[in-house]
Amino acid sequence: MSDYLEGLNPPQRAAVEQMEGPMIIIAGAGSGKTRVLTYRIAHLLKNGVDSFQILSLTFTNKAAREMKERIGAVVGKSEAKNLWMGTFHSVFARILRSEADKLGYPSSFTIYDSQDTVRLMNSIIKELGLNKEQYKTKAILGRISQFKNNLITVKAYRNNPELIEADTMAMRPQMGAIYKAYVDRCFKAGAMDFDDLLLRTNELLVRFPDVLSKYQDRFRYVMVDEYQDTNHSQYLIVRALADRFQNICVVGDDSQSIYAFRGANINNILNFQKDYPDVKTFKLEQNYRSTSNIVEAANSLIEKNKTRLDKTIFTANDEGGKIKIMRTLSDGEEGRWVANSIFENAMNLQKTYDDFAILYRTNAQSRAMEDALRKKGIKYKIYGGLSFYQRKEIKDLLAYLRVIINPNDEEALKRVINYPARGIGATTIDKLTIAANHYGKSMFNVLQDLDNTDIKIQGATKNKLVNFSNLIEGFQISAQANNAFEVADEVVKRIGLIKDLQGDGTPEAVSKVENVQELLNGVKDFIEERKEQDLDNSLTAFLEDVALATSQDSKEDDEPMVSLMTIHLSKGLEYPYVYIPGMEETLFPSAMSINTRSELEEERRLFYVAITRAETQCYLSFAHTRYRWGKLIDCEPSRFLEEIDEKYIEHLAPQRDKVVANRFVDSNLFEDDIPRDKIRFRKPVSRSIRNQDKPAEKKTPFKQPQNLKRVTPSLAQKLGTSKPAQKLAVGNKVNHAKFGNGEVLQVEGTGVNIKAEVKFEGIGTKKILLQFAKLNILE
Ligand SMILES: Nc1ncnc2c1ncn2[C@@H]1O[C@H](COP(=O)(O)OP(=O)(O)OP(=O)(O)O)[C@@H](O)[C@H]1O
Ligand SMILES: [Mg+2]
Repeated sequence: MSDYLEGLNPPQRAAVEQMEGPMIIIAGAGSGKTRVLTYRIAHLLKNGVDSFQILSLTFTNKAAREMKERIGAVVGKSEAKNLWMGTFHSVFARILRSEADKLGYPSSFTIYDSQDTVRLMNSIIKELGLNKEQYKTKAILGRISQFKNNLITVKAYRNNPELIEADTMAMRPQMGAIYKAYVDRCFKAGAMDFDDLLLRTNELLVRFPDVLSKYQDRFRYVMVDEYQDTNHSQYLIVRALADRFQNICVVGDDSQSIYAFRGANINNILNFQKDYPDVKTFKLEQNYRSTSNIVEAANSLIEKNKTRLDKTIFTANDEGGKIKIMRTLSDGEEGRWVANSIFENAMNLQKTYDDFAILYRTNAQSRAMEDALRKKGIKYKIYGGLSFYQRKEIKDLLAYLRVIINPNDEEALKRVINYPARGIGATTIDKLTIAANHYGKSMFNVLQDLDNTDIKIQGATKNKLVNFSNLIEGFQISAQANNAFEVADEVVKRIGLIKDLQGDGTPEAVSKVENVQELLNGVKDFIEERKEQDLDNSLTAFLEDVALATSQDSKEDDEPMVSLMTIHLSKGLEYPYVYIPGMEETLFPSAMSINTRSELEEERRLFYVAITRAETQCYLSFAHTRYRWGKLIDCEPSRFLEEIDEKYIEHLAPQRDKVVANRFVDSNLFEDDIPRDKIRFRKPVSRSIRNQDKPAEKKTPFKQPQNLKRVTPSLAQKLGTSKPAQKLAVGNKVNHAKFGNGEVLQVEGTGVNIKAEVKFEGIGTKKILLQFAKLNILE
């Protein structure tokens, strides 16, 4: 028996040892699906499979890196390095790079991100003279994405009267023309959007049987994690690639399918058995991640979904704390409660901030959380928000690099042609665009050949354009001789970027300059790392890495930080402490998802995903009022709160004390003055109407407030001081039950927030929140 298999239970092990043929693992959250994939790859390698012959598709690049690391620990780093492992997009971008010429693309094609596609679509709508209200950019792009994910090309669209009619009915009769213009422009710019990476891969495999054959031969073993969220296009690629050897292993959980809105098709998992009649099915039923309270609570929730595969999930882990529900007056107060709770847990339980995650339904909710965390001095990182690479100064610099590699990249060119300002105005750019369309050339080609182009541009402007095209050509020559870092560094210097950003020396300006420096550091790290691994370290490779960085791939920082992200992004991850704020009707479930059962069930699955990220403790919260769309609105608690079996729930804000708050009291008052558990609310929580899904008799009321009294500032202040802090002074020798003896180095804060910094013998310095820690003064 090889010892690397010892960390598996019998069904996991059986799945790992099943090396050949089609297989599927459908199992609940935290049951070790991803772990099985990881061990299975290690097992294949141990049994002589060539590492180049394994293709493994994951949900994030980060997951791929982690898996590689673990596999590397078993079979050796250099073997693990050869695995084809990553997201669908990154793996297929890599394949497309080497086959691009077959599709008429340059191998240095650009990958357009969502900002690029929005800009391009805006200009297409303008150029076609369409009404912006009628043709909303995002909606049009969403529609095109649907087409592409279902492999509906422009030609197929034009031959499909039903689709045309649907768009005409939706007041978008020009959809076909827009789609064609969009595809043509991307192609001319040598650019692919995210959906193209899949669509073009499909095209490649269908149109070029020899290419298909080559990759079928290469990928003898194909594995897919989170299979429940694959779309049609991904499904077809996987099926085509695995067709020769049929060694395909997919894992997933139908209860965690949460990307239907982006074209994910749960039928891919449900129909797997039909596609591969001799499929072996494995079940994993033990959850290793969470306490039994969390597992049971999540089970009781997901049972409310009618469409789901029958699965059992249990855990041998401790019962743990119940799921805690907190109600607050406002979203601001909710943020402060979350921040305080994280702070207290971290202090009391000696946890670091990376043990905590805040998962929300919408990105907009992060603001209140961020404000509160910042005020408490808690470090945090946001996944998927405006990531480093999306900041303007970074995008501008990256746009230069993109133009150097692919001068046809129109969106990048438009970004930099007049940045830093060089007197090339919007009218000139419009003229260039029109000329490019007219001559069927790229804008850069027009620029290079102004003399032979019939556009009216003044002499002075013309000089500026010539200078600009010379500048870019100069960089291109430099890129042939120098490495990516040298080129990037030269660009920053030549265009005077630092000077332009430095401006008035405000903190924002300083941070922009630092960001540019950081990008240069990033390029340097990149080339060195690649050099070490003997991998492609060209500027093209660097740009691809950046374009495909998934939202969870933000740079790891050494300092522990609280993680903030949408629930959608949290799939597959786990954290000891999870906070899910905003448990309110129309927010979660979202207002857009309560009209049909299937939409509501997807929201419920999303909630299931959120709860099952928690290992030790899960907190839910809702506010009675919240700023949304710039307005203060009244909120009702989410129906989902009532769907979790009451057995597994504890309502915070217990009614021990006679202190009562009323929703009109300034919520700021509560921040430090009243311990949160002493506040009760005047407004009884309404729990009627809603929930068609739920049998009436099972309704469990939220506890009704009693003895309501209006709180006044003076009463609040009294309360704030009603819990006297320990009288500690610097230099005191103290004893702590867990850390032993130590000396007080510093005392800070007021009221319930008094903290002491204590140097414990043999342990080191710890910050202790006196409200909770028992410190006995020795002398
Ligand atoms: N046999 C086992 N022994 C010990 N720990 C295990 C075992 N199986 C899984 N785990 C641990 O349980 C946790 C959950 O495993 P994993 O992430 O693989 O589950 P999953 O099924 O992929 O979950 P999700 O559905 O959320 O993606 C991980 O921390 C993993 O290391
Ligand atoms: Mg997983």
